[in-house]
Amino acid sequence: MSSAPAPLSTPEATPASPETAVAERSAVADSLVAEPPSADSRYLRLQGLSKRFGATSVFEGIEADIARGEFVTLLGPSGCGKSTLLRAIAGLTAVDAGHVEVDGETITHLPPQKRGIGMVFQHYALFPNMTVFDNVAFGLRMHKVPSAERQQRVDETLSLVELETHAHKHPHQLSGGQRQRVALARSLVLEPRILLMDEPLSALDARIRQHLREQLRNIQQQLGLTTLFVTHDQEEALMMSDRIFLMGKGNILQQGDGEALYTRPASQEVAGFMGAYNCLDAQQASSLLGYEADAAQVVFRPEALYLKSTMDEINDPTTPSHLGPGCGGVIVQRRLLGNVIRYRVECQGFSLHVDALNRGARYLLPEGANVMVHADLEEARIL
Ligand SMILES: Nc1ncnc2c1ncn2[C@@H]1O[C@H](COP(=O)(O)OP(=O)(O)OP(=O)(O)O)[C@@H](O)[C@H]1O
Repeated sequence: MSSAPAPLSTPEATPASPETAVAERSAVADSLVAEPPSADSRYLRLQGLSKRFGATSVFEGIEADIARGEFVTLLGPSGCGKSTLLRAIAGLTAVDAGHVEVDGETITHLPPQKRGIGMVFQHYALFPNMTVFDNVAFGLRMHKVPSAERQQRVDETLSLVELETHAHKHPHQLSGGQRQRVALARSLVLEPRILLMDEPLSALDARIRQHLREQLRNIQQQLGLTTLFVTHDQEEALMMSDRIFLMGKGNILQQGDGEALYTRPASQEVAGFMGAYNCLDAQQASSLLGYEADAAQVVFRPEALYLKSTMDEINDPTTPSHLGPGCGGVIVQRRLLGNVIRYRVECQGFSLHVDALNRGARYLLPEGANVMVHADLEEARIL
């Protein structure tokens, strides 16, 4: 586990300079330390998990605790080992070292069906020749649950995923989102201790995906179900999770809630994945900060930069008051991202992405315009 790096200096009672303001903000944020661990805060424990395929290490020494009822997302680029980690927890892939513990019990040696873990995959492998009801009831049958109880549990679970009126249908008569909810119901009906979900929404179109995100999160909260969810979609992770584990190649780069990961990335690697951070070296950043930071990197979110045109008006009515001195540049690209306009500004020796709210045509700046770029000093992050 990595945490956000220490600030440049310890803030005193009366910070004055922009430098101390930036450092102080980091320090306050970093001082929000975790509560002492309880059994519930360590409901699912990953201890030193390592996995290799032949000579290739997929992950090494993964350490993490997940609280009872928590929704944690494993976020990271393709191939970083998210699915393999999930499969290792489920017992579908053997680990080379380390342990998985659930509620104080080591389960590493148990086969998948004895772990009390449910898993939902991107591609819902439903039985095509069975009705929705029978698909959901299948696991209960295997566990020899008596018919009356089976009926009741399937009815309740179908109602939870809002499919009670579709119980008699076959999978081919359902939409993708409905099929994924059957797959979810099939896991939930077995009352797992932990639910693992591997990109369950990736195959769905954007509108259904959005709706299902909310529905999934509601169900998880309603059941208080400890859930580990895999995605490579940053927005999905930010919207759904109590905490996010950002994975790089083979390890967890940073753990924290969405706010922490998004606004306080612990490294350039995290900043590179979260949002569209501008990563500058200390010398490049000095014109924005007004001083040369004693740090390898200073990162700025595009929405924490503000454009001032040659007409000497800040081009955003919500501009904060803590702006740095600014550096001059030329707008070389303007992209409409819906409610946001993303500008690319070429400065001397580096370029910056600047996001401005799309408030209307009169606030737009044209490509080719000479501008000053100012940073909100409170939002600069020194790494
Ligand atoms: N059965 C296997 N045999 C050999 N290598 C494997 C196997 N399964 C996965 N890998 C490799 O392990 C690495 C991690 O794969 P994994 O599927 O866990 O990544 P991921 O983060 O889930 O990626 P994606 O987001 O694309 O699904 C990849 O380099 C992959 O090629």
